[in-house]
Amino acid sequence: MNGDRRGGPAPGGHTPAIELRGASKVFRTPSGAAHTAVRDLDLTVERGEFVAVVGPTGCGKSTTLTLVSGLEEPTEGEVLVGGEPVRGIRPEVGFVFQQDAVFPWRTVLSNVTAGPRFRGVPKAEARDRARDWLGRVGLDAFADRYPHQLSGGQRKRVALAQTFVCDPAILLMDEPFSALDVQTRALMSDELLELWSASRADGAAASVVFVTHDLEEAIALADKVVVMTAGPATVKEVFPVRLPRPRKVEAVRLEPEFVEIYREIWSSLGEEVRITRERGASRVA
Ligand SMILES: Nc1ncnc2c1ncn2[C@@H]1O[C@H](COP(=O)(O)OP(=O)(O)OP(=O)(O)O)[C@@H](O)[C@H]1O
Repeated sequence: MNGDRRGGPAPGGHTPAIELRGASKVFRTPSGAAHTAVRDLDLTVERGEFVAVVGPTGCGKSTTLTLVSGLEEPTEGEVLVGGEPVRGIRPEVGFVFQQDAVFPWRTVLSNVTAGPRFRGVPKAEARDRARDWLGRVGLDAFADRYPHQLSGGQRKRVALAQTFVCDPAILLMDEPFSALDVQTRALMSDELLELWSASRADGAAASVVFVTHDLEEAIALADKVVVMTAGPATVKEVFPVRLPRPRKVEAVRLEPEFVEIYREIWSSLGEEVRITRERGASRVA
């Protein structure tokens, strides 16, 4: 645990994009009891790194993201973004969730323009940037449509354009593709990797934390896969994924190295899934 260090660079001198040091989060339940969702969690995300987080259902993955986002404060420990303690929501952090955060009464273009406008970008420039990102996600022809006139995959592309147009240094993704069918999901994963690899205005890649239940998706996308324990969440093991980039998710799944790493991570994750299931069964019994 690193609870005695306060802010500042990590050992080795450089400043990671995100750091959680001994972070814990205790919620008060409606009955007044204390519920520990995250316990003594240490996690580092380097600049431009793509980190996938997997763990059994309800273990505390989303809570970990809310700590990084500034939506919640840790009960103990530290959460640092760019070496600074997180205090509230920051403009350089972007989110993509399972539910799309689109305004149903606005056109696609207007939805993508909204973020830069809220951040004070002049109207014409905001529209230019929005059009550029709509082009990059393949939706030029859909700029004047309303969200209900789009498919699930197209709405997800709008969500990606909405997020990337704000030039996020940090991207937090909570099961963003889980509501999509399998084929669309694979396509979106490929598109995400392409967009992410040069997502910043200066051509760099954003630092990503991607929460998923799907271990194959995690391995196909990430530079490292973090396995969480059964709740309360803490980091059980971190597995580097050294598959070469650029990757195409459907092709990379067939690589012998992929199968090997899948087996290795599943032997760690599967045990936590089993513990969670057994707890659930004993509660029902
Ligand atoms: N605001 C809150 N108040 C009380 N308990 C909460 C709150 N938010 C989350 N929890 C509890 O904390 C635990 C962790 O929840 P969290 O949503 O982080 O898990 P998760 O791993 O993302 O779950 P899933 O995989 O099912 O999406 C759960 O038991 C949940 O009920």
